[in-house]
This record gives sequence, structure tokens and C-alpha cells, in this order.
Amino acid sequence: MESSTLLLPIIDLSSPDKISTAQLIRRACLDHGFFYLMNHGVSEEMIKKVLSESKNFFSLPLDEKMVMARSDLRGYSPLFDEKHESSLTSKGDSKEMFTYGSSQGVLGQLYPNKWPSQDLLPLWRPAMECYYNNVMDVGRKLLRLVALALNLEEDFFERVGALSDEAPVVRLLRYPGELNPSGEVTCGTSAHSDFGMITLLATDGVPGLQVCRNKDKEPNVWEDVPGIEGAFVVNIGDLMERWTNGLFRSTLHRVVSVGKERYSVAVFLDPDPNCVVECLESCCNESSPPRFPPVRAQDYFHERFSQTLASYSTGLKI
Ligand SMILES: O=C(O)CCC(=O)C(=O)O
Ligand SMILES: [Fe+2]
Repeated sequence: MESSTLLLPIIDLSSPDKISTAQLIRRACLDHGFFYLMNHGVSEEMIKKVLSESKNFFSLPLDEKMVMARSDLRGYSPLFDEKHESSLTSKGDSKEMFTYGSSQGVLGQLYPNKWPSQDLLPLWRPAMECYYNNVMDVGRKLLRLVALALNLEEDFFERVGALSDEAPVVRLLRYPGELNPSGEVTCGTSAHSDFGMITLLATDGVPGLQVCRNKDKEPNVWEDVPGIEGAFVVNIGDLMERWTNGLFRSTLHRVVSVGKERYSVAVFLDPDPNCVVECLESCCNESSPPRFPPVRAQDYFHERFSQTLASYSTGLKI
């Protein structure tokens, strides 16, 4: 079935008018849970560099990539390592991934990054570390606006330990892009909502990302979200939905194959593992009581990853 294109709102991070930007973000998060973010400060050149280094990595022979295979979250995930929809009969999502995070602090020690050797990919690590730091700057700015959008103090997410310098992770993705000969939709990433607070996505421009605005409507209606060069596609995750008592929507999305190889980079702005996520006072009242009990971020992630990743049990360290 042909899908239609969803025109998402565009947020300009360089606008000096913080209050109107926060209002636009609020509207976007209430309506879609998805928006484009432009003028965010990460150069197109930087994004292209990360995508091309990612391509270099995924072009390595499988046995060299398997040396970096993940045991927890960080490292290489071969095809079909993740499966979001347990109901799907297929063996798993048709994508390869590589996940890395900060090398600093407790998390950097507990979950060391698995960097490819310098002989193989000399420019890889500096490009990836630079990207991490650049996107963190965007995340810090964006979360201050999200706090304003929720009528909170600008530094709310910093104060509650949600905004951590070390907890966010970067996931490089490669979709091989084969089509299912039977004409069925082939999922590179099956339908899911993101687990954390906010995700910032960059792609190489190959289509495939789709969102479903109403997950309760059967059958699900999927709309295409095309990439805009230089802009991030930003979406709300489940922990933000819990914080806001469902006011901000963590929208179902997926990546379908269009018969072309596709590369993307997702940055998950996850809260500190010890941060307790509980309904914001401004988002509940007597007629709308909290819908979700408080949860420690790390407990929540472990629960979700153990449902979606093959052999995740080794990830329990804190
Ligand atoms: O590759 C994409 O465009 C989206 C990936 C995604 O939704 C995810 O990894 O959570
Ligand atoms: Fe996602």
C-alpha cells in the first residue's frame, strides 16, 4: 500500500526567541512526538564524516566486526540481533548496528567502548568522539527548551540528574536494503518507540523511516518521514512520555526497506542510570492521576533491552 508523507514541524534551534521556540516544541510533542531540528550547530560536514566512517566500518569483513561484538550494549550487533516486535515471525530486524558512548566516568569504565583498531580505521575514533560531544551540546540546549515547554525551570533536567554527560549512546546503523520477493514489507527496524528521553537522528537521505501516529488504530497507518539535509529528526522516548504522564508522545516508528542500502546515526539522550523518572507535578492532577509508577532509568532500560536484544543478560552491571 502506498504511504503518504507526514509533514513534521521544523524547529530552529538558533532562534533567539526561546519562549516561542519552546511553545513550538510543546505543540510538536503533543501532536506528533516527532519534529525536525535545524540550525542545531552540528555541521553537515561532521554528519557526512560520521556516516562515511560508519560505512567504512560496516564494509569490514564480518569476522573483523565480530571481534567488536557487543556483550552489553556497546559494540557491534550483527544482522537480526534486535527484534522489536515479538509477534513478528521473522528472525529479527534486518540491520547491523554499532553502539558507543562516552569513555568518561563510571559508565565509561563499566562499559568500555569497543573501538576498531587504528590500523584499520585511523580516523574513526576522533570522528565518533567529536560527534558525541557535538550532539551532546545540542542535547543540552534542546532539553532546556523542552523544560520550558513543560513550564518547568530551564535547568530542570540537569537538576534531577536526567541530563548526564555520560549516559547518552550513539548507534550507527546499516540497512542492507533487500526487498522481500513476496511483496511483504521488509523491516530494517520493526515497529517500536524509543526507550529514553529524546532521540536525535541523522540519515544519509535514503528513505525508509515511517511513523504511526495512532498505535491503537487497526490496521496501523504508516506515514513516511523523509530526511531533510542537515536537519536532525528528533523524537520523544518512553521515559519522557512517563515523565509527562503521556502528554508528550513517544510515537511508534519503524524503518522499511525501499530496496536500497541505508545508513543512519541515532543518538539516544538517555538519563543517568540512577535517575528516577516519575510523573511531573505539572502533568497530573486529581482528574488525571499518574499513569506510570516511578522507575529508575537503568531498571527500565534493562527490562526493555532484555525483551528486544538477543542475549542481553550480561548487561546487568549496576
Ligand atoms: O534508522 C533509523 O532511521 C531509525 C532507527 C531507530 O528508530 C532506532 O534505532 O531506534
Ligand atoms: Fe527508534
